[in-house]
Amino acid sequence: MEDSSSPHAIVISGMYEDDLDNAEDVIYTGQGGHDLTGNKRQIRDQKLERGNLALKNCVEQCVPVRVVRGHECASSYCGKVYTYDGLYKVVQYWAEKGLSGFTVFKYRLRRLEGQPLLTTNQVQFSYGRVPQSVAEIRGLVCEDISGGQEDVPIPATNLVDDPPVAPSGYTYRKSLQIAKNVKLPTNVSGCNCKGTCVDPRTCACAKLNGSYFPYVNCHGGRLIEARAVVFECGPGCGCGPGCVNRTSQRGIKHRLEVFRTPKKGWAVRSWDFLPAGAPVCEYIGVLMRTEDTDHVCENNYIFDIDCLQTMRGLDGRERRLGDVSVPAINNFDGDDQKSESVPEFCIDAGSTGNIARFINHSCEPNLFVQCVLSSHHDVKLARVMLFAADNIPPMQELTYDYGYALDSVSGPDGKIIQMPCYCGAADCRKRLL
Ligand SMILES: C[S@@+](CC[C@H](N)C(=O)[O-])C[C@H]1O[C@@H](n2cnc3c(N)ncnc32)[C@H](O)[C@@H]1O
Repeated sequence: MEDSSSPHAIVISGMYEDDLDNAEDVIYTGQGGHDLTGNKRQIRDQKLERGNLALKNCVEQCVPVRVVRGHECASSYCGKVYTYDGLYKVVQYWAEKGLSGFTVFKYRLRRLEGQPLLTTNQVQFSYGRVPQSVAEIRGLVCEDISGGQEDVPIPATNLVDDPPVAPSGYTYRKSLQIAKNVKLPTNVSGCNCKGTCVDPRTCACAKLNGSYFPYVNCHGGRLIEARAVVFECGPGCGCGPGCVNRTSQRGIKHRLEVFRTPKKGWAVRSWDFLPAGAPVCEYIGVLMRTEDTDHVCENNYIFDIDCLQTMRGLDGRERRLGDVSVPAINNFDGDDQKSESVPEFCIDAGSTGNIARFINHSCEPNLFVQCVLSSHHDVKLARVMLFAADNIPPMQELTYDYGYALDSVSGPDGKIIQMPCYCGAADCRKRLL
């Protein structure tokens, strides 16, 4: 047993030679007399005081204790990762001579019924699987699909096909290509701040966000909450590139990998832990008029720029739409009916695009789409950013909700196209289209 500061919480982490941990039933050794710095063995008798006395009182007063388990984890800074495993009743206690011949207090703990299933023996760590160098990458088919364009190389792996193939049929591009018949609005004048914007009451861009900055300046910037649209500082602003209100403009900063899946084609995961709100990437391709994409039914890489739709498709976010302050700006009126119509512009990543084109759909996604405006304020031409919706452990597939309306796409023969969804989520709606 490790020392516990609270009498009602104990930590089991295999440090005491006399412990016996059978998950639901535990024989737990009291504290004290343990060689913490040396060979971790019992070197003195324990006394019925402090935590030991508290646990005895738990038996007599029928007070359950919280049990936390420590799991060995080489990549954790302390060598352990801890899980909370629920409430246990302290059924019995006694004193006996332990394995090293010293008196130890023993407590029999039994997990209380009616709690969520105990999954402690299924704990596993993905950190160990993260390759530390190119040489360690299994199934490597391309060292960097961006060909050096991104700050961080993006390897592609394929452990599915035989022979393994690399992603092909497109050209990697890290910034939007604008179709000839699309004219971007002129740049807005922006804020007058210098260096980095700090005062949301005076920064003109922060004012558009309701007089606050949408990002916090931590780990390279994190979005505080999803909004209908985020106003960032842009080319017309007085602040510099380090301004927190330019967080989505810094390109890919995490170690991402494109990997082959058995049923969904290519997919994307991160070798780095992604904290909730971290920017992952922008959706890059050709910015074009939707009416020019008549080949839509064969093109799986088209992203319609529709800020309201991106809000609606995401778990629970539509409910927050009412709370989102949307300033009066060009072409944005929050009108439901208007957003039902086909958006005027889209991003086609079919023939040219960045890593976003490989990110799959999930009915329980860990990323969300955020429309961002920086150089102009026309929401129909907003930039499309993907942010982490949760704290995402390394090596977990990154996904967002495509938000497709079922039965909305028909093929050249007029027949509705249906596509199965293989996201594997518990509440999967089973169809992508
Ligand atoms: C934008 S692409 C994503 C990358 C794609 N997997 C690839 O190999 O290039 C969209 C296409 O991926 C596939 N896809 C994405 N999410 C899927 C899912 N949850 N279930 C089945 N297929 C999926 C579908 O073929 C879809 O049309």
